[in-house]
Order: sequence, then C-alpha cells, then structure tokens
Amino acid sequence: MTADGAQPVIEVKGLVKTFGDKTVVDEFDISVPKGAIYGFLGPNGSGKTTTIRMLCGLLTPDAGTGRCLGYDIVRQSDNIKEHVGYMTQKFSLYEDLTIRENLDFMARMYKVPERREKVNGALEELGLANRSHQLAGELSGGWKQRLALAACLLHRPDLLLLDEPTAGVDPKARRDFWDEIRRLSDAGVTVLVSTHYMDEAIQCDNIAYIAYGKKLIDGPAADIPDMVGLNTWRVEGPDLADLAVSLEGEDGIEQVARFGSALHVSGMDEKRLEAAIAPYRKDERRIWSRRQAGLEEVFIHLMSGSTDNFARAKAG
Ligand SMILES: Nc1ncnc2c1ncn2[C@@H]1O[C@H](COP(=O)(O)OP(=O)(O)OP(=O)(O)O)[C@@H](O)[C@H]1O
Repeated sequence: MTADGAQPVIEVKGLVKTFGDKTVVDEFDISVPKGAIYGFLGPNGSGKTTTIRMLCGLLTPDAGTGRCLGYDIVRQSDNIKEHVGYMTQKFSLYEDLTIRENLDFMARMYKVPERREKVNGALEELGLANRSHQLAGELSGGWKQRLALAACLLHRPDLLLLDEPTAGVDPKARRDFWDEIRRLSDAGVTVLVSTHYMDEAIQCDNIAYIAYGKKLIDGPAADIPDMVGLNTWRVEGPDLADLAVSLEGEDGIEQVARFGSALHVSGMDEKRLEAAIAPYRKDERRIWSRRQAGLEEVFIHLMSGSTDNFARAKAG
C-alpha cells in the first residue's frame, strides 16, 4: 500500500536474472505507484532493460515474486502484456511500410476495437494525417519516435515502457515528447523509462539507480540527493584543470566533477570537506560557493562507489 492507500501498480521482491555465469539482475525490489514516471538510471549494460522486462512479464525471472497491474509476473504474464505499451530502444516499426500501414498493423496485433477510427484518430493527433502514405523509413528521428509512441498507445495501455526514448532526437522534439509523457502520467498511465541520460532522469518523479545488476538507491527524484547526503562546493575561476588535479588528492574530497565553466567538489563529511578546501579558498582569483548536491553529483558519486561484479565474474 502507498501513503494514500492505493495499491502500487508494480510491486516485486527479490528478482534475479542470470545469463550464463552473469547475474544481470541481482535481488531487485521495487514498488511503483500508479501514474508515476519512474526512471531506471544507470550505465550501459547495467541491467535496466532486463529489469523492466521482468517487471512486466515480458521475461521470466530466475527468482523473485511480485505483481504488475494486479497480475502475478510469472503465472499471469499474458494478462500483463495486454495492458503494456513498449517502446524499444531501436525504432521497431517497419521502415518499408507506410505510416498508416504501421499503425494499422499494430492495431491488428493488439486486436484494437474500431481499428480504422483509432488509426485515423492517431494520425490526426500526430499531425500526420496528410502524410499517412509516406514510408515510415523516410521520417526524421523525432517523427519516427512520435510514430512509435502513437503505435504503442493505440490499445490504451495502463503501463508504458520506454527504453531510452529520446536517444538521437533533437531538443525541441525531446521537450514535446516529455510533455506528452507528462500528460499520459496525469491521465493515470504509469511510465517506466530506462535511460542513462541525465536530462531524461530529471523529468522523472521517481528514480531507481542501477549499476552492474544491483539497485544502489531508489526513491522520489527530489529526495535522492538528501538520501545520499553528499556535500558540494562549486568553484569558478582560472586554471580549473590544475585545481581539479590538486583537489582530487586531498583527504575529505571524494569527487571533483567539471560542470561547464565550474568544478563541483564533493565529500560525505562536511567538516573534512571544508577543511580540505580551506587552503584553496585563500586564492582570491576564484569564487567558491556552497551548493546543494544535485542528481548529477549524486550519480557520479554512486557510480564511483559501485563495484563491477560483471568484471569480477569474468575474472573469477
Ligand atoms: N538475452 C540475453 N542473453 C545474454 N545476455 C543478455 C541478454 N539480454 C541482456 N544480456 C546482457 O545483460 C546485461 C544487461 O543488459 P540490459 O540490456 O538489461 O542492460 P541496460 O542497462 O538496459 O543496458 P543498455 O543501456 O545498453 O540497454 C548486458 O551485459 C547484456 O549483454
């Protein structure tokens, strides 16, 4: 149960998936509220897609239990699939079919009632009604993405899975895409997004950070920096590259990261961090300011602290 008494849309415990000798997902637990935009963040190959596919019954876990949309993820996976829209990382529609043919094909696959009306409606909504006979392969990246989203919404899914949805899409199209996702979420559709882009992560209500198959942290996006408890100072001025090298060697400084024309210097222990930067703050050419750690710093920190159990498995 969530704080408002509603059942979570997804609730799973102890999910495990192994491919060969590699444990790709290791003891994964999560609870996803209805209508949330939940981001799965982590580097390439960390197990985000595999986790999402197990949560929705598209892949059978080796261990673990749970429910998605009220159905058991192992025994009732077919029921779950009927209510899920899945937008894969690569454009998965047929490039040599027209825009209309692609939508019509998807509508048939999902046995959408009043197919013709729904397809016409989707074409109108997309603004593609007068280009419906154009081949999908001729569309730009942004338009392909809009078409793929429209196709996986035809059967009105309750849960939407987006695998790195805005990779290779221009900034305006990215913004429009995220506006549409927010509208869907407001209408009660639950959205799981896998990404390793920070600008997608900050659009999410909740975030689970996954590295090497393990969930390092999850919770409301706004609370994650506080949950980690990282202290950060920002410094601007000349010779930042040299300064970064000196700071990195100091006791009490755990991370020095470049952000545009500034460095963000972070540590877990506030007193030790302040003592470490004190000598450098005497140099008046530079401006130092205390700042609240953001998601960016937190994720760099989490990544540097996580161990590569995939590499260990290979070595062992
Ligand atoms: N069917 C499979 N058979 C064997 N190995 C697999 C299979 N599916 C995924 N893997 C491996 O599992 C690991 C996790 O893959 P997954 O796609 O879940 O990660 P990801 O975090 O989504 O990465 P990306 O951002 O690159 O999509 C990778 O090392 C991948 O090669």
